[in-house]
Amino acid sequence: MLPFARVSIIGLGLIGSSIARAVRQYMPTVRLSGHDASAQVRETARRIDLLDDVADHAGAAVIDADLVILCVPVGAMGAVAAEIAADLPADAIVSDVGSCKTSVAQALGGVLPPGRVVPAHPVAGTEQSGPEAGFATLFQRRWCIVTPLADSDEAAVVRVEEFWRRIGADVERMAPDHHDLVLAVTSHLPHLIAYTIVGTADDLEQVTQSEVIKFSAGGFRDFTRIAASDPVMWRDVFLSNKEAVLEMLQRFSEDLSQLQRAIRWGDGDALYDRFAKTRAIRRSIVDQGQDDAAADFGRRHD
Ligand SMILES: NC(=O)C1=CN([C@@H]2O[C@H](COP(=O)(O)OP(=O)(O)OC[C@H]3O[C@@H](n4cnc5c(N)ncnc54)[C@H](O)[C@@H]3O)[C@@H](O)[C@H]2O)C=CC1
Ligand SMILES: O=C(O)C(=O)Cc1ccc(O)cc1
Repeated sequence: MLPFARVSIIGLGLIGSSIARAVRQYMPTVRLSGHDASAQVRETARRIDLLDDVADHAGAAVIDADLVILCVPVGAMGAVAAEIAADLPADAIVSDVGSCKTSVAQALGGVLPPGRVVPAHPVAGTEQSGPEAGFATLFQRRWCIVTPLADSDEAAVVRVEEFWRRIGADVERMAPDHHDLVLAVTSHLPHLIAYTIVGTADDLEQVTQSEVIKFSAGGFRDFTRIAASDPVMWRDVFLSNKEAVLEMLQRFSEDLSQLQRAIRWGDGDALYDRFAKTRAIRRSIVDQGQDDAAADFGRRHD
C-alpha cells in the first residue's frame, strides 16, 4: 500500500520538482498538488505539467493533502508553515527537505500540530535551481536523513520513511543536532570553501587578466561548480546552521594553519603524512563502493 495518496509540494524548484517527477514515475496514482511563491515558477510548473494542480496560494495547495512537503529555502520554512497551518487537514503529515534540521524543527514545531511534523533531508542535489532543473532519479540510491521531533508520531515517521524509499532513497534516522554537525563538515563547509576560493581567484583575475579561467584545471573547475549553487539557499543554510558551521570552520582553520606552517618551514614530512592520509581515506571510500566524482556527493554506491 502506498504511504500517501495526495501529496502537496510547497516550493517547486530543484528539489520540489524532482520529488514531483519521482512521485509521477514511481507512484503514478498519487495525486500531486503544489504551490510556489513565484508566479513565474507556477507558470513554468503548469507549462511542463509538473503537478495535477498548481495553486496560486499555499493554503489552497494543502487543503486535501495527506502529506505536505516544504521545499523552500530553510529561512522561509517558518513563514510557509504559518501560511498553511489554517488549511491543513487534521491528519495531514508535514515534512520538509531543508539542508539544516535544528532550525527547521523549531520553525515548524512552533506553528504546526505536534506529532504531525516529520522533517527530512535528502542528501542529493546539484548546483542548479528552479523547476526545470529537477529530475525523477535524483534520489536514487542517495541517503535521505529523517530527523523526527521529540513528539513526532512514530506511525507518521514510518510513512515518511516509506515515501522516500519508494522514490529510491536509502533512509537513516538521526537527531536534528547530530545531523547539523555531520552536514556542517560534509556539505556546508565544502560549499563555504568553494565560495571563498572562487572569490579569491576572481579577485586575482584583476591582476592576472584571463589566466585564472584559461588555466583552470580539474580541481578549480569542481570548485566553480559548487560555487554556482543558489545564493539564497546557501545564505539561509549558513545563517541557520551557524553554531555547527563555526565549530567546523574553527577546526578547519587550525588544520590549515598547520599546513601553512609546514610549507613555511619546509616540513616535507608533515605535508607528505597529511596527503598520504587523505589519499588513503579517499581510496577506502572508493573501495566501499562510494562516490566517485564531486557531482556524486552523497551517493552510497556507484
Ligand atoms: N539544491 C540542493 O542541492 C538541495 C537543496 N535542499 C534543500 O531544499 C530546499 C529547496 O532547495 P532547492 O529546490 O534547491 O531551491 P530552488 O531555489 O530550486 O527552489 C526553491 C523554491 O522555493 C520557492 N519559494 C521561496 N520562498 C517561498 C515561499 N515563502 N513560499 C513558497 N515558495 C517559496 C522559490 O520561488 C523557489 O522556486 C532548501 O531548503 C534546501 O536547503 C536539500 C537537498 C539538496
Ligand atoms: O551539488 C552538490 O555537490 C551538493 O552538495 C548537493 C547538495 C546540496 C545541499 C544539500 O543539502 C545536499 C546536497
